Amino acid sequence: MKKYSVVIAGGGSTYTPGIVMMMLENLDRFPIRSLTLYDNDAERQAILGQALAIVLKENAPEIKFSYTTDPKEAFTDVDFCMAHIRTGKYKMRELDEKIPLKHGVLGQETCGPGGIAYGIRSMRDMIELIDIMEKYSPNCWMLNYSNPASIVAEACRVLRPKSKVLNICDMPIGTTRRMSQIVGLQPKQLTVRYFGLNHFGWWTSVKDPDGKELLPQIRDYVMEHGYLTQIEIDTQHTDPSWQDTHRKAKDIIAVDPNYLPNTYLKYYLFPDYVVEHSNPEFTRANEVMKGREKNVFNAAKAITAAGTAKGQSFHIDSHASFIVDLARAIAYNTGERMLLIVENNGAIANFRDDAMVEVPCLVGSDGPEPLCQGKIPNFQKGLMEEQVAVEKLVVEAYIEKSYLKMWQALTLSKTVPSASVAKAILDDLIEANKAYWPELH
Ligand SMILES: NC(=O)c1ccc[n+]([C@@H]2O[C@H](COP(=O)([O-])OP(=O)(O)OC[C@H]3O[C@@H](n4cnc5c(N)ncnc54)[C@H](O)[C@@H]3O)[C@@H](O)[C@H]2O)c1
Ligand SMILES: O=P(O)(O)OC[C@H]1O[C@H](O[C@H]2[C@H](O)[C@@H](O)[C@@H](O)O[C@@H]2CO)[C@H](O)[C@@H](O)[C@@H]1O
Ligand SMILES: [Mn+2]
Repeated sequence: MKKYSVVIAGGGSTYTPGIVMMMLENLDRFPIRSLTLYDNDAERQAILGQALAIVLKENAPEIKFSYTTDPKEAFTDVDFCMAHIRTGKYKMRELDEKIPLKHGVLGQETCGPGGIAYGIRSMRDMIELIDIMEKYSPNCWMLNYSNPASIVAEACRVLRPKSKVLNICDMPIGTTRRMSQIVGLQPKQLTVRYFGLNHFGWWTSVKDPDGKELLPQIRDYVMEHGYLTQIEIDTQHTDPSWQDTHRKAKDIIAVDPNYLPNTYLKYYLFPDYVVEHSNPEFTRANEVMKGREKNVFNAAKAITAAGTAKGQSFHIDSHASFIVDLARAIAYNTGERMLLIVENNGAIANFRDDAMVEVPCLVGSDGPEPLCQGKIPNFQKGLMEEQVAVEKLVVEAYIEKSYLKMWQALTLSKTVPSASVAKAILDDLIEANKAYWPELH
């Protein structure tokens, strides 16, 4: 069996240890010969790199492991790049969340003004990363889950249409897992139909292995409990803000009980509720810095100090096994059915062809083959048309360095009440993002 060479871009990410542990668990399904971490923050990455070097030495000494900030070293002779970078790190996420709140508008990592601000930052670095990858390993595939995935995907479509980049989000995977618990099955036993944009979609069918439609049963549950389930799936989702998000799905589904909604619709359908329930002094970025980031980096420091990972290893992010599934689909032409963010081209029959949509695809060694989801109703279509225009305006604004298009994007966002509020937020975002955004004129 061929062994693969993998680089993780954003090596200092809080997700890196969980993903490395998950890959070690799956070496029989996806054998690895070389694993490299790549980041542009040497100090942050080294903390995880030193600990993971110990983990690798103790568990898979045959894998060549290293970490670096040198693009050539990281990307030479690589088959897969798993990308999860965060341009500006949590410091900028905090501003993305707090600046809109100052203006009475919700502050969120990927939705509304925060997502737009993050989009402009991510786009620049993601395109640079793709170019580096293609320079040193032209046959490499990038499996990207850096956010905001919808804007990054649109930027790839426009700026690097031929590049081997697959954009994927784990939210539908996490929610399908909750659905599987609701009906007492394993996630992989469910076959779903789904349409939408990233962080903006709906399940139209969830079937068991015999083809029985489970949507009505899941709907009844969600209308009462949201997606809150009894079994704790992952540590960060025990945080109060995530619990609230899963609970709030019961109000989202009430607006259209025909389909099962993505939890992110909360930000578009109930922005007033989100603002009322936000603390402008302590947002999700603060919760993550105090929680996941602290825990992961403390665990790394403890392993390095002890010189062994025995008895105190990192948690395996078993949920992240979709990354191995995706790499395997490409490597072994498995034809696995997975939700990916792809150019529409008729997959949603009555939606614009050039939109980057999230739909089920069959994935093989040539990449994704989107499955047709048919026509969608007016309510969803109207919401999606507005949001996709926002995402396209952001990419155009970045390319053209256009203040006007950024203002239009913010004005069009369903989360922003008026053009004057949009302008006030934009002016604050420009000031905060000076080091990352192109100068707009
Ligand atoms: N698609 C999904 O469903 C999904 C799920 C979880 C997380 N994410 C995304 O994964 C990313 C990482 O999240 P996190 O919370 O662990 O953030 P994090 O800040 O802990 O990690 C991001 C890392 O990227 C590094 N980085 C920034 N710019 C870089 C560049 N140009 N080149 C190389 N490295 C760079 C940072 O230094 C940092 O170490 C974010 O984009 C997040 O939104 C996506
Ligand atoms: O607020 P954060 O940083 O905890 O999470 C933001 C991300 O949330 C989603 O990913 C979830 C995923 O749905 C869940 O199953 C589990 O793996 O945790 C992830 C992170 O909490 C979302 O899909 C991402 O795009 C967000 O970045
Ligand atoms: Mn996501």
